[in-house]
Amino acid sequence: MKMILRWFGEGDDSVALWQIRQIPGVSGIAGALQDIPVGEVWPQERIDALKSQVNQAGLEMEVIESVNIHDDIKLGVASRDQYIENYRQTIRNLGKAGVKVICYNFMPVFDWTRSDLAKPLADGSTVLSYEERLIPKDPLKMMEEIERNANGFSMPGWEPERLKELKLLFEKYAGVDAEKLTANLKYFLEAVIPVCEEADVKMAIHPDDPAWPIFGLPRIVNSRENLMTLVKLVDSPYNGLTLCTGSLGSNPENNVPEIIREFSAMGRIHFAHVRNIKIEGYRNFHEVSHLSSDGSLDMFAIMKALYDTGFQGYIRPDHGRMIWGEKARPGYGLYDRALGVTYLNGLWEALTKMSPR
Ligand SMILES: O=C(O)[C@@H](O)[C@@H](O)[C@H](O)[C@H](O)CO
Ligand SMILES: [Fe+2]
Repeated sequence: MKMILRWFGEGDDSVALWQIRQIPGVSGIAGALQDIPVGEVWPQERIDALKSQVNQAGLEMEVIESVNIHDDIKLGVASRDQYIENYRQTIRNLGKAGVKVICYNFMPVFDWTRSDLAKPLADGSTVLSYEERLIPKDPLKMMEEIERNANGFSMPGWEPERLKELKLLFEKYAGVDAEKLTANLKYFLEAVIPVCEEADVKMAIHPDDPAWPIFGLPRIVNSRENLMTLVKLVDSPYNGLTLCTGSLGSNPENNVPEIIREFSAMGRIHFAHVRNIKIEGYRNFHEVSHLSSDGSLDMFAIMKALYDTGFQGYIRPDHGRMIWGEKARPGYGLYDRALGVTYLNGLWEALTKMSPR
């Protein structure tokens, strides 16, 4: 297991590399070039410059989160071929820089969705929350609220240039159901996985967050069943998962430790996002500290499922609370994620010493 932290890049993150370096047991970051428009090739020199900056801080950059997928690929329209070609080139370029895993998602239009980016908890911290009844009926309105509450940071997956055309995008998705979306994912994977095998870069799809369809858009990565369909679309170890406990766990019907055991034993989990959430009711949850007793997920059972199945991939804590007066991108402050790292590393050490391999 390698413990890492997500880092958005100089000027786009309130957290600095030297600070990440001081969290015990963190070997690297999940990096990104946030400014490159979705669909374009990531230039080799930009990737190399980022890598050397990270390496100079004493950290590794073996994971990228995310190389986002252009909606034309998800829609399955003719222009997808050029975007797929670009993606293949980005994979090659990342491979040359020693990147081992690319995290991505296949959610139409939106990445994650929340009704509140700063819900106050009893301890005075704030967290991201999702309450279905508070989600505006109009997606544009939700987008504006997310932008307004993001403390001036761009939120990952909510690229303004793409979301400008929201209405048009929704119209285009009218004819795309779950079946079509799955076929479009297969088409994409069939084109990129051979390149991944050559470049030794693993694809790791992130589940839908939350784990159900929103705004009538299809979603296909949110249960044990459709994860199984997905890994079989192209049966290669390079076609794998980012196992996000908070995303899958938002639906209490998903038994997260069991899902981990199954897919980790198959060698298909390359990256794990480990965080806790508190489920308050039907389609109503908020984020919490990583501690098991603060939320609805059993973090010991989750780490044990990874440990018992010989997990060799990367782990990062996921969103943290905003604590100690920190001002940062919602979910991505330093303090609570650092606490999360330390807690997860503590569980891992206990597992290692209880049953050495
Ligand atoms: O919720 C988050 O902040 C992340 O887990 C996602 O944005 C994740 O990076 C993407 O879905 C992966 O493409
Ligand atoms: Fe995640």
